[in-house]
Amino acid sequence: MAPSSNSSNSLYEFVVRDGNGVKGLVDSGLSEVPERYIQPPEEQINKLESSPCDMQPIDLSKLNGPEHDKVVDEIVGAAETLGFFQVVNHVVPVELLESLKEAAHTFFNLPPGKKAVYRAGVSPSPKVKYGTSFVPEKEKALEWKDYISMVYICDEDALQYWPNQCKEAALEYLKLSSKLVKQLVEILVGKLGVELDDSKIESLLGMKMVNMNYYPECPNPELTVGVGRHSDMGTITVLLQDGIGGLYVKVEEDNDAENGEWLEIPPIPGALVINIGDTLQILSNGKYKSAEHRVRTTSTQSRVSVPVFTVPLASERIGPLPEVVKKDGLARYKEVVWQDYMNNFFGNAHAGKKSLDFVKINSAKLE
Ligand SMILES: O=C(O)CCC(=O)C(=O)O
Ligand SMILES: [Fe+2]
Repeated sequence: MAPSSNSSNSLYEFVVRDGNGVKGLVDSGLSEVPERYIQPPEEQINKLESSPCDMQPIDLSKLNGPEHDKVVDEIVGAAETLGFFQVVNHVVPVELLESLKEAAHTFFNLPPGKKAVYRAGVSPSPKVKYGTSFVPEKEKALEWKDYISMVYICDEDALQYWPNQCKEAALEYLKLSSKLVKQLVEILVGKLGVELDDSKIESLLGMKMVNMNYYPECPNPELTVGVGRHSDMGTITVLLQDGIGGLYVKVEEDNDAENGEWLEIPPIPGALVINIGDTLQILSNGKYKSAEHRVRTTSTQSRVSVPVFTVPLASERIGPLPEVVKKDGLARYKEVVWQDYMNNFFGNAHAGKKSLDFVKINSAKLE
């Protein structure tokens, strides 16, 4: 039953606690967004104030030919500037991308009770979690998004606990994306002039998680956000978006991180979106940019996206690589045990690139 009164408490209980999600709210019939979803004006997304990102997708098949160095430069250049780029001719078959989008719709179209069994605390596995918004208990305004997240332990675990509607596609995608991430990280770390042995790389890429995000159609997209401004905490995120659009990235300005322009990452059939996360910004001592991004909703159609997050092992100590600090003459971030960084990340609502403040040194001087 949808909340009968308009009280914020009953809405919260219906959407968050009982696991109906935003989808349940929309399905109960809704002509305008409830108060609890209205963002403060500075967080609302005005479509007219951004332009499409015109960066051409990077053709990864060319890494194996005479244009190898040029492609490496394109990857490094994008990581140093926007922190976002798209890739085509990658390892993930286009048919698998189509199956993933379908699987996401199939899962979120299940009756609420079938999804709610995966809520935190009742889910058959602590590695599988269905939820809504980001950290609802910390947010003044909730995000217009439901999600299921699946942390990879091993194939048997995935096939036993991940939802039937999406487990095969999600597992295959996670494995292929992991190859892509490793290849990109090796290129980016290599260009820092650092050689990391295989076990160090494996620890930096030690935890992998695939999410399916579902943004139901929204009666007032101009008042809400699908996902608020944030950066991802990991090394590199591989993201599949569908054809709806609405993913925006902020262009960092050297002296004014607060006021950069927003670019929309246009959907390109068959492409994957790649974005640099906080881990790589820290490791590179700020050379690679963890991209601030956010998602707008639309009034006409639901949107799905499927990110694969790759983050260091919880026990790993993460800080700027010593060779880079030596070259730069100073460390811009302090070293942190990755579990502490994650606790801070998931303990706060999305707030742009604030997550990096946790490790920043001399924050006044840096963006
Ligand atoms: O839906 C999208 O396009 C992006 C989602 C996102 O930024 C995230 O899940 O971290
Ligand atoms: Fe993100």
